Amino acid sequence: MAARTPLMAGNWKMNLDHHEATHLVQKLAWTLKDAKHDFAGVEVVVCPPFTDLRSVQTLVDADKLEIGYASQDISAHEKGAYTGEVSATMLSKLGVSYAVVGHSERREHHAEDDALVGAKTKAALGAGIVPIVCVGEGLDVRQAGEQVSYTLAQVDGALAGISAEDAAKVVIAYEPVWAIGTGEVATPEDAQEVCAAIRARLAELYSADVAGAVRVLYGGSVKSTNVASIMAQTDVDGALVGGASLQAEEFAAIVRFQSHSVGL
Ligand SMILES: O=C(CO)COP(=O)(O)O
Repeated sequence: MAARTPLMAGNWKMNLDHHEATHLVQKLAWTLKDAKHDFAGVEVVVCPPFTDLRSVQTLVDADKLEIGYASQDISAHEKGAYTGEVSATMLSKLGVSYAVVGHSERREHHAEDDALVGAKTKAALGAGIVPIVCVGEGLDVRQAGEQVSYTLAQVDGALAGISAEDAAKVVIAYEPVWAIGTGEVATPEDAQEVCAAIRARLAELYSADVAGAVRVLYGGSVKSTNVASIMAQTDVDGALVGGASLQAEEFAAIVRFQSHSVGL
């Protein structure tokens, strides 16, 4: 089975206007260009706010940058009277290749449940956009030792009714809520435990081939100083990075994780 391509995605959240976005993408491209051999085979994606996507697209197209871009959300609806929503077709027309779906901040502040996350996952796949489905437990669940069953229930919800062919395209990001923006990173063993359980669930729900194809990312306080030890885990195929993705040099250092020695 072909090795999974590592994916490093920077989730900017609600930061950076389109001028700042342009600046960051240019700086990131410039920084990465200098060190291309250091991240050969790593896929780099940024997830700007909706208002920045067109500017990022223009830059990427004009300079043929090897940086993909994702939306941070996607509508579950195709089109019509859904004020404020942005459809999968609109995003696909903009060259968006990934969409973050079911981020814990949307689950918490916008009451997104598993059914809605599943509908958004389907909408993305229907338009040829790869959903990055976010799952992960809060502190109370972790303290109760129920992180695996809790997270797997979210995986089941997001993938309900999705064919094996489509499931093989999905990216799943394990983001324990207690590690997001707190500086408290999961240990590599914690990340591996849940990422391995997610892969095992994919094998149960679908097949070993689907489980082997899906990339499972870790997210939560990833930095250049901790990325190598997390990436060294068998079932971690990349990172979904928040705060550290807002600094071009720091994000570029994360992308070049293979050049850091493990255990920093
Ligand atoms: O939520 C995250 C990425 O989606 C993680 O955020 P931080 O890297 O800032 O902890």
